[in-house]
Amino acid sequence: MDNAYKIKVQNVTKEYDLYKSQSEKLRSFFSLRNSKVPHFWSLMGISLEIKPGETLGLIGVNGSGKSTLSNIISGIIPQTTGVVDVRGDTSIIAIGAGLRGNLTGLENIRLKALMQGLTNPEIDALMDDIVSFADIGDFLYQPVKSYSSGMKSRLGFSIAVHVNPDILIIDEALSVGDDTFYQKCVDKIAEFKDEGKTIIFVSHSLKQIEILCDRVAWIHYGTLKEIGDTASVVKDYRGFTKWFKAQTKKEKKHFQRQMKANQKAFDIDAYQKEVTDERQKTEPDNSNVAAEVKKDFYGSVISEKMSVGNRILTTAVGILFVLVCLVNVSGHTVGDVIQHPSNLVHPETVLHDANATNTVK
Ligand SMILES: Nc1ncnc2c1ncn2[C@@H]1O[C@H](COP(=O)(O)OP(=O)(O)OP(=O)(O)O)[C@@H](O)[C@H]1O
Repeated sequence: MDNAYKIKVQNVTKEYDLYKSQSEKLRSFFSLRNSKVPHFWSLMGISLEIKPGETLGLIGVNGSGKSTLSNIISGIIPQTTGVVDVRGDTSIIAIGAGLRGNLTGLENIRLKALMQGLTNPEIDALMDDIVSFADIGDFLYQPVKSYSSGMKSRLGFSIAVHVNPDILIIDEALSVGDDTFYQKCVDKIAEFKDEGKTIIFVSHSLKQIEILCDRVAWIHYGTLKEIGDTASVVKDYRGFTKWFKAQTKKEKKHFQRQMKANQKAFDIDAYQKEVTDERQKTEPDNSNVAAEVKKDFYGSVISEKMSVGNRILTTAVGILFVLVCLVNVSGHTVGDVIQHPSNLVHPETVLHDANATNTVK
């Protein structure tokens, strides 16, 4: 891997806990034992680089991990392990991504542009262009929750291309627009390419991929199956889909179940060992390989999960907070409550005090 990349993704994984309900999630938080909640690995170790000015297509069957990867690159969700190095500002266009349903189209434009670092005068100067590109008429003044998916896509696309990002991530946003809007978007993407911007283009339309992409990555049930020039990867992917379609219904089900089972059984420690062993082969004199790989895996990751120690501390602080509130409400002093804890749960004492105060008044 050379150094002149715009985006580097190395050994990236993404794990989800498959809780059946919110209460199960809560129970698992307070449990000190390892929970038995099944895990699902949406990404099982993806490494790739995207060069400046390149348009990379992401293809793969439903649920293969394309959106997970593009959301990690755009910083919407964190990876579980691995390095994600993005050199520039990203702007993601997915159907409705980042749009607030309760705000109007106009308010969403301002909010998203402010979040992208634009000032109010800069937004004012851009507003007419954004509005005219989106072309959604009076819906501009309606809450976004009343929009069709095509309208959301129009608004999202228009904002994203006008805030002038270095890196544009387009996730299926062209699939819901009509032909006129589609052509406008394609022209805009071509303009971006001419300006040397980097683009990630996620689509099920192989035709769109062939028109727009310099290279393509095929994501296959959480793994990077192939990456390379558009023609050859698209050809191989078409071969796979043709093979899949030729299977019987039962065979298709079996294949999909097998793939999902692999994603549930994925062992992150075994993967880390595999990466360490591979690297040790190329750097036999480096005695630090294991530590370096560990740092690459977990060094730049903010864990979504709390350690047992942190959970105990959080719970203790929570209990203390509730106790302090109760003491406050009960009207007793801390000393009283320590000597007679039952005072906390005897509201009549409080009532009595309150009545006494009333009488004095
Ligand atoms: N929050 C979540 N909790 C549990 N599993 C999730 C979550 N988000 C995604 N997944 C799972 O991760 C896998 C990858 O999903 P992702 O949306 O990245 O796929 P995709 O390739 O973009 O699919 P599509 O082509 O249908 O848009 C799927 O099996 C999905 O069910």
